[in-house]
Amino acid sequence: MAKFSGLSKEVGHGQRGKVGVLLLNLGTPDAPTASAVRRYLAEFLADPRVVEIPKLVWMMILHGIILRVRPAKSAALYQKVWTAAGSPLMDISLRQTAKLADKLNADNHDVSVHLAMRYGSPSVASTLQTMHQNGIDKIVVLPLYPQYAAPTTGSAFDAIAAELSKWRYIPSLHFINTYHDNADFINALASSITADFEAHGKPQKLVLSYHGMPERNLHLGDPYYCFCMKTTRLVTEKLGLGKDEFVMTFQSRFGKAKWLQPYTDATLKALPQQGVRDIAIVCPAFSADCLETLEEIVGENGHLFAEAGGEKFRYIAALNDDDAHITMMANLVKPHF
Ligand SMILES: C=CC1=C(C)c2cc3[nH]c(cc4nc(cc5[nH]c(cc1n2)c(C)c5CCC(=O)O)C(CCC(=O)O)=C4C)c(C)c3C=C
Ligand SMILES: [Fe+2]
Ligand SMILES: [Fe+2]
Repeated sequence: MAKFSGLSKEVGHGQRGKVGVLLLNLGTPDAPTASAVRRYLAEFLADPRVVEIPKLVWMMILHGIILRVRPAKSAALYQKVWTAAGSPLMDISLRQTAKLADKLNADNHDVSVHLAMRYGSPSVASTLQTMHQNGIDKIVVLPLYPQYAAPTTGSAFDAIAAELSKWRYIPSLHFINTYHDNADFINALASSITADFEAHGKPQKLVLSYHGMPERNLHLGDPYYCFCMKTTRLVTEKLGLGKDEFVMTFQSRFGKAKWLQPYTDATLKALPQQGVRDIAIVCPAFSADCLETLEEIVGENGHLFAEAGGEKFRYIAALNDDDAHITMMANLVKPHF
């Protein structure tokens, strides 16, 4: 494609180009079917940032076992959360994109906001190409992962770099790598928890469940665990919770290796035996509700807690397209225009 032929016309040498915000999230299958989930998982799980074991061994396991078994199982779970608007992650991400554009334009910023998904569509490459075709010469990238992790944020950067490595003219670029301790983020999270407590009463314990990661990644220097700890500390301090009023856990374990602990499912099974039968659970690593929150937490873990003797279980929704979340995004990107 004639990607660079119109550069001087679109951007103008010596002339200031347009600003574009690029929101990035993980991505989701196109449909809740085994074949669509297989396509999605094949791309996701082949990413060396996600599974860090020798490539040849992993490709044999991935194609020989996992992609034969998991797609049908995962598709059945996706069917439980799929709505008329499609996958919740996609639906919410599109609403976040539109609302952020409205917010920035209402604040008199002449910027466009674009959405890319790391796996599936809209791809990072196609979105960057569209931004280029629209004359955007300055890009502010906001990966919607509050806590930096190499498998998520690092991989988002790789995808951007892979596309830009094919371009002759590299636009001005700002990459926001983490916002786990950003004041707007902490306040938005604390407000959503307070609203739940006010509506339904303060639970015996607040469970803060983060997406897991192999423990090995922590020892190799990934800051994700420490960033989750900091989010937890800041939010619980803001809420004035004592040490025995909350617990931080990790969910969504994949494979047989040891992942970050304590595990969410084991914790929820154990809590009723410790006399804790009334909990609220929040997932601060997810900027949008998705399979991992709506099915794994509300469905599977809610069930485990009830089976173990739990009586009250409330899930506090992700920040999604809440005004406070959109304001947080605007405040994160604006200083880089
Ligand atoms: C295989 C290793 C995985 C690592 C490491 C990992 C890290 C990680 N993931 C998120 C956010 C999301 N993950 C989601 C789904 C999902 N995650 C994995 C595996 C790893 N994640 C798999 C195999 C899946 C697919 C679902 C399944 O088949 O079980 C999602 C939801 C996607 C959706 O369509 O709704 C999100 C979001 C974070 C923040 C993270 C950080 C370390
Ligand atoms: Fe994941
Ligand atoms: Fe899961």
